[in-house]
Amino acid sequence: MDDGFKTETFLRGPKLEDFEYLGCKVGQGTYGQVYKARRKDIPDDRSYALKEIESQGFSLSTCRETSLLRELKHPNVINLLGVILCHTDRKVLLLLDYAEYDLCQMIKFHKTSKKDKKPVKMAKGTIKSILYQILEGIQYIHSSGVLHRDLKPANILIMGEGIQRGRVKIADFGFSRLFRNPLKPLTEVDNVVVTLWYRAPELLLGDKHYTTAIDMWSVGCIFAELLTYEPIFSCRQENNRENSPYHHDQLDSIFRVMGFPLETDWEDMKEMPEYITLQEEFKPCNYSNNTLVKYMEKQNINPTSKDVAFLQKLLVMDPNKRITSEQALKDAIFQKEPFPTGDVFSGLEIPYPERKFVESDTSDRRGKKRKYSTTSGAQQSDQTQGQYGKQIRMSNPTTLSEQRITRLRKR
Ligand SMILES: Nc1ncnc2c1ncn2[C@@H]1O[C@H](COP(=O)(O)OP(=O)(O)OP(=O)(O)O)[C@@H](O)[C@H]1O
Repeated sequence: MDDGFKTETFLRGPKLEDFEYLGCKVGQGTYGQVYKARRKDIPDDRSYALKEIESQGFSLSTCRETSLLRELKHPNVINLLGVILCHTDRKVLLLLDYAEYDLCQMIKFHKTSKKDKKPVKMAKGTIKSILYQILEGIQYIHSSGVLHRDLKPANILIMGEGIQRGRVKIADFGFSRLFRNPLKPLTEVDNVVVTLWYRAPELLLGDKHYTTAIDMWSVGCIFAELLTYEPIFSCRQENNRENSPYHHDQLDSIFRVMGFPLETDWEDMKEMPEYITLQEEFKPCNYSNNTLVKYMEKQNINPTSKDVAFLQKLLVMDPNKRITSEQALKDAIFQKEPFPTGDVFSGLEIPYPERKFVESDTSDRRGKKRKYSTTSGAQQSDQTQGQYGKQIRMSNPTTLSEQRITRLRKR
C-alpha cells in the first residue's frame, strides 16, 4: 500500500466518531453488514451507508473493493467517500452514498403484488431507464479495464429522494478484477465467480479466459427479471463439486429456457474445460423444444416486442457473439419511447417501501447500533442465504498482487 494512499485514506479521511448510526442495519452481505448513518461533526442532512467488512483487517475482497472503487468515479457507480479503520477491533468500514432502494427489493414488491392478486407493474420507462443506466455504468467499468463479476439485482442500487433521485448505482465490487494484461488467466487466481443464477455459461463450463461478456450475461438475467419478476435461471444450490465453477443444475436451468447450444451457434464450446462432462451429462434432445422466445411468451411477455429482441442479444450462449455494453447503448430499444431518463421514476411518486430495519438479537456493539433488514426478514434471507442465487466465495483466496492495485492507482 503506497504512503499517499494510506495518508489520504486513513489520516485525512472521515473518522467513525464523525458519524452517528441511525440504528439501521440496511443490508447483510456475505462479507459485511451495511448501516445507515449521518454525520454529526458538521451540518449535513445526507444519509450515508457504512459497510462494515466482516473480516479482520484488509482482506483480498476489501482490498479489491477499496482500490477499485477509489478509482472508479461515475454517476452509475456507487461512490466510495472514504475508508474508515477502526483500530480497536481491526474493522474496516467503507463510507458510501446511501441508496434507499435496490432491484431485489423492487422486484419483490411487484412479485408480491402479483401474488396478492393486486398486480402493480413496473413502469416501462422505469425498466428502460434502469437498463440504460446499468449499461452506462458497465460500459464505464469495462472501459476502465475492470470486470464487475457479481452483477445481480441486490447489487443494483437506486437512489431515493434527493438530488440523485432515481439514479442507478452499481455496487459491491468485492469480486471485481482488472482484466487488461492479467498476469495469470483469471481463474487461476479465482476459482468461482458470479452468483450462481447470474453466472454465464462459459463460466459454468470452466472457461479460464472469460471476458467482459460475463457481466453482459448477468445484465441479460437482470433485464429478464425486471420484465417477469422471476429469476430466469433459478436452480437449487446443492450438488456442486467443491470449489468448481461447473454446476450441472445451473446449466440445466439455462438449457430449459434457451435450448441446448448447437456447435454451430457456439464454435468454441468444445474448447471449454468441462466440455467432456457436458457431453457425458446432457442429452441435447431433452431441450430441443426450448427457446427464449417461448419462455418469454409463457411469462406473458409479447415475444415480438423490442424487449425480447434486445434480451436475445444479451442472453447469447457464445460470449463472442454476445452484445457489448457499447453496442447495447446504441440499440434501437433506446431510440423508441419511453426514452430512458436520469431519474428512473421519471419524477413520479416512488411506490416502493423504504428500507426497513429490525432490532438485532445480538449484542449491541456500538451502543446505539441496532440491526435492520432491507425490507423484510424473508428478503434478507433471499439475498444472503441463497434463494437469490448462492454466491460462493473462494475458500482460500490468493492475495491480490500489490502490483495490480498500484497499476490501477497510477492509471
Ligand atoms: N450504499 C448502500 N446504500 C444502501 N444499502 C446498501 C448500500 N450498499 C449495500 N447496501 C445493501 O446491503 C446489501 C449488502 O451489501 P453488499 O452487497 O455491498 O455486501 P457484500 O457482503 O459484498 O454482499 P454480497 O453477499 O452480495 O457479496 C446490499 O444487497 C444492499 O441491499
